[in-house]
Amino acid sequence: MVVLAKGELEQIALPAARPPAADVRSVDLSAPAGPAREAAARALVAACEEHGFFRVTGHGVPVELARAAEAAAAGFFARPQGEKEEEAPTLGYGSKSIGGNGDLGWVEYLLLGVTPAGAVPVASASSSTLPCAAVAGGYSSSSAPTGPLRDLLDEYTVAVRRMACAVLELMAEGLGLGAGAGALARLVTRDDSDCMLRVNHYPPRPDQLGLGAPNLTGFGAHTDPQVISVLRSNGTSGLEIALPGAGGAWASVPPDRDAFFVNVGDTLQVLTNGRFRSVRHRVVVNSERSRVSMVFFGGPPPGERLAPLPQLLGDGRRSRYREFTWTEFKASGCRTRLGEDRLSRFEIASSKIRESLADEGMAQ
Ligand SMILES: C=C1C[C@]23C[C@@]1(O)CC[C@H]2[C@@]12CC[C@H](O)[C@@](C)(C(=O)O1)[C@H]2[C@@H]3C(=O)O
Ligand SMILES: O=C(O)CCC(=O)C(=O)O
Ligand SMILES: [Fe+2]
Repeated sequence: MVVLAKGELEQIALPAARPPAADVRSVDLSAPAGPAREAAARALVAACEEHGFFRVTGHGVPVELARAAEAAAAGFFARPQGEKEEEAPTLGYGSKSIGGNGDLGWVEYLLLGVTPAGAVPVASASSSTLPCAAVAGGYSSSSAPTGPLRDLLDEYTVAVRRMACAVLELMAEGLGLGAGAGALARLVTRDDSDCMLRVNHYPPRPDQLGLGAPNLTGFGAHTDPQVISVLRSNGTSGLEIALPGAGGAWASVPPDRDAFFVNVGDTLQVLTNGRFRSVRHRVVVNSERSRVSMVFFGGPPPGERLAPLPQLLGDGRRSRYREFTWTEFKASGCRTRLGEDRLSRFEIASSKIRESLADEGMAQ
């Protein structure tokens, strides 16, 4: 990967302190119907309420498939920089720059839209704004990458999307959604659902930094905008989650090559009227080993109207969020820096306050 300029290093340097290990709950997706499945559904709901994050075992995704896709991606990242950059339009290759608003990390990645035809790049050639370009441009299958890497990523995506649906079905059971139980999974399985696959490669901290150098941000603190994200890694540490409570102290996620990790996204926080927590997370670069992660983002169709599910409004029957479409949320999110709170402008309380400030001529 390209070396860091001094200003870039200053932006991504982190204090050397290592956080404690997170107590991550596990959910067994293969629990048989009956008391074991009910217990798994309860554990899932508790994890989404507490951390917005959990580990999935019994997931049904063949380990060999995940490892083969990961090895093919690692092979791609090992290629010369020029060759990788040539693949920006076909594989959504990007390095160091995350999104289009100046965020940097010690990371290179592939970012692909998921369509019924498989994983395809987004119409725009600009890799740093790929998911945001999808708002305007849609996905292009004409420049779809071909070859073994693309085939493995496609196969992997199909398996992980199936697993994401199984997670959402178990979640719906745990939430007692009854007749509406299929609604959550349907959001990410329609032909036009806005799902993505991201493969991240975090090389070890570069030698140029020398001994006693600061830690480096691989992927800065953020929440994922979608419904859920399903992540696996090659077993190298680095992922950290913010713990609930004031201050949001960081805790590191013990790596597990054979399990998957699920993040509650902003959209699921809205659908549950804030009962589930969209987890803030980040990646800190490991100083010795490369980390490779593959993340499936399950997002809704563009025109989907998003608001708390009526069954989850709670006793007051008051929604904490105004209704919006996924297109609207994504367009607004694409204008934000990575670490910003993208939901605040959709919260009813804060927009009411803004309205009254505006009425009084005090708005900024
Ligand atoms: C700074 C940004 C990068 C991001 C789009 C955004 O404007 C804000 C959300 C970011 C994020 C985080 C989760 C996923 O990695 C991602 C693909 C997504 O959907 O939202 C990224 C976006 C990106 O890398 O472009
Ligand atoms: O690479 C990881 O482990 C996490 C990456 C991430 O949070 C993201 O791609 O949104
Ligand atoms: Fe993320």
